[in-house]
Amino acid sequence: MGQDIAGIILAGGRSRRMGGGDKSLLALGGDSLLDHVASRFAPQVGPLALSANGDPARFAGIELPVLADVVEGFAGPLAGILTALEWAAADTSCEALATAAGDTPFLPRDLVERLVAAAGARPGSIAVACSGGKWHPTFALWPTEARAALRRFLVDEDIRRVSAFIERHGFVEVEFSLLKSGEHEIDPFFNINTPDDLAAAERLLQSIDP
Ligand SMILES: Nc1nc2c(ncn2[C@@H]2O[C@H](COP(=O)(O)OP(=O)(O)OP(=O)(O)O)[C@@H](O)[C@H]2O)c(=O)[nH]1
Repeated sequence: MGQDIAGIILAGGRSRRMGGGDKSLLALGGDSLLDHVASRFAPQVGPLALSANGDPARFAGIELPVLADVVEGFAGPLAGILTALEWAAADTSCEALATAAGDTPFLPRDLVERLVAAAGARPGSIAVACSGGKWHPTFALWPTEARAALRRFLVDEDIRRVSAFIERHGFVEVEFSLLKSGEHEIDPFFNINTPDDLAAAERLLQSIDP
């Protein structure tokens, strides 16, 4: 599925709320967070890479190409997205890139399929995932032709907000349902920012296979 769509897992942040380091390498249920994300996301795309700053050796156990941000200084997820769009255009034959954050272990298994369908109805636009009426701008489908405009936005204008670029470019929203777990509802875009979030994800993992 999605062989003509390139994919990137964003794992280049500083994880300050987690106390630093690489939160995507933290263990969840015996595997790394990144393993959880990759096992859901990899089957949905063709060429897949990991977006990460710093020494790629720490991801040596992960069999993915590691792309260092083309913009220095931890410019945020938009820097990873720009890097990945330039990689997709230069090194793959894909005309679109799907993005996923490496701290979101329960991401939808039909994420890319639904983003592609929505983008098809509005060619050239960015398809962005939502749940519960809230945007998840790091979960989106981006046309590679947006890369020049994104470079100008991030480098020349120095604007870092992902949602600001999506709004400027033009977008279509794709709403994803909350997952049921007994009496509870779980957001498939629940992401791990703090040690408490990680503990909550451990509990969710015991109770559901969302
Ligand atoms: N490539 C790249 N990815 C980033 C960067 N900053 C954040 N990300 C990724 O974007 C996603 C959302 O990041 P956040 O959780 O908001 O930021 P974070 O730096 O990881 O964590 P905090 O420092 O606690 O805010 C995560 O998957 C991060 O790894 C960056 O500068 N470059």
